[in-house]
Amino acid sequence: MVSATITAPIAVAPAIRPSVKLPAWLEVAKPRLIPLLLATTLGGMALSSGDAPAASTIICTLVGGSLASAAAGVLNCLWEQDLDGRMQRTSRRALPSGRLAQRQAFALAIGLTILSVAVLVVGVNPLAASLSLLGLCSYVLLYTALLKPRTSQNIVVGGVAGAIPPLVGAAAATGSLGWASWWLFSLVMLWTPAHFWALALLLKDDYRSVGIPMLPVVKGVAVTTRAISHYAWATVGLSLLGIVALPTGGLLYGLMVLPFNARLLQLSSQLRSQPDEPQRAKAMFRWSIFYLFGICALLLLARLPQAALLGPQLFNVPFAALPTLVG
Ligand code: HEM
Ligand SMILES: CC(C)=CCC/C(C)=C/CC/C(C)=C/COP(=O)(O)OP(=O)(O)O
Repeated sequence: MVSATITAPIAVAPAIRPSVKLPAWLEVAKPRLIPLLLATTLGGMALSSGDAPAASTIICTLVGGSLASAAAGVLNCLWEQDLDGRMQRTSRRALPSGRLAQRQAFALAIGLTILSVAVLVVGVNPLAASLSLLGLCSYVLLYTALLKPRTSQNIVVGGVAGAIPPLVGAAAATGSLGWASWWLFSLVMLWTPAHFWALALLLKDDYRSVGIPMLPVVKGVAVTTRAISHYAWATVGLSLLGIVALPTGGLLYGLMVLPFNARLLQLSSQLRSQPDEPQRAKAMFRWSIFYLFGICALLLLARLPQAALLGPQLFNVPFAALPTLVG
């Protein structure tokens, strides 16, 4: 996970988060990513009109999604164990450090994958299971194996992996993918570059040392912070569409998303004005996580009956009435 200190060009960057030692089999599953991936899954559910899914469906979706994300994390660690062993931030991970054998990790990944598909097929529906498998494959094959080592735009396209959980949530709730779920998919896609490139600014020497063409390595910090700012503005702009994507409570969401957006733009502007300041990059990275949690929390809050009391659904764009894209 993010190590206790990240080496920045001029000083050792303060800890993003104190590193807590996890058991090797758990560490390779990258568990710290799962809560936010599940939050976006619930966000996808919240965008579906009608009543909330049955508790059993919600539980199976979250358990199946966690197992799939864990399997994806283990496969990513297996694929990158040599690379991880050569990078300062990841060299102490379970596989490069020998605390976990390849065979054990591979068996764990296969078991988690099979279990995730079984839970989602039996407890939810085949569309949710297929999408979850697609997310796993796009993270491991599209991002990790194909794009990450080849292009500075790796996470712009590879971000599709992390944008799939909202589709899994929508599929679990309605058995189909309405336009609103594709809105949250697109929002996570646009959110990802600002999220990761802020971190990549802190890690650029590490990535340069192993030849990974992350944007700060290939194009420098000024281009990267400008790109982060552009993606932050695009994220803010698209986030406002949630007002009409929500079947109810859009007005409450629209009001409460404003401070989250203001802070995202403030931090991206500060980072752009001080591109070499590690604290600015760290603040942007950390806020990107709180921001996406916030968006998902607001989507769920907007679906509470009380939220509808704030006023009629704005513009009344019947997203739900639009033809579904899948399912
Ligand atoms: C291809 C897209 C993405 C890339 C390249 C990326 C990259 C990273 C990296 C390198 C870290 C530090 C991990 C570590 O050192 O342990 C990180 C942390 C994190 N990422 Fe992303 N990320 C992506 C998408 C996402 C998505 C879609 C989510 C959730 C919806 C997410 C949530 C998080 C969280 C919660 C952390 C903090 C984990 C911790 O505290 O260790 N990321 N990300
Ligand atoms: C539905 C489903 C299962 C979707 C999968 C979503 C998923 C696991 C996204 C992970 C995104 C992420 C944190 C990538 C970092 O990989 P990295 O290799 O750049 O990070 P590292 O350098 O820390 O290993």
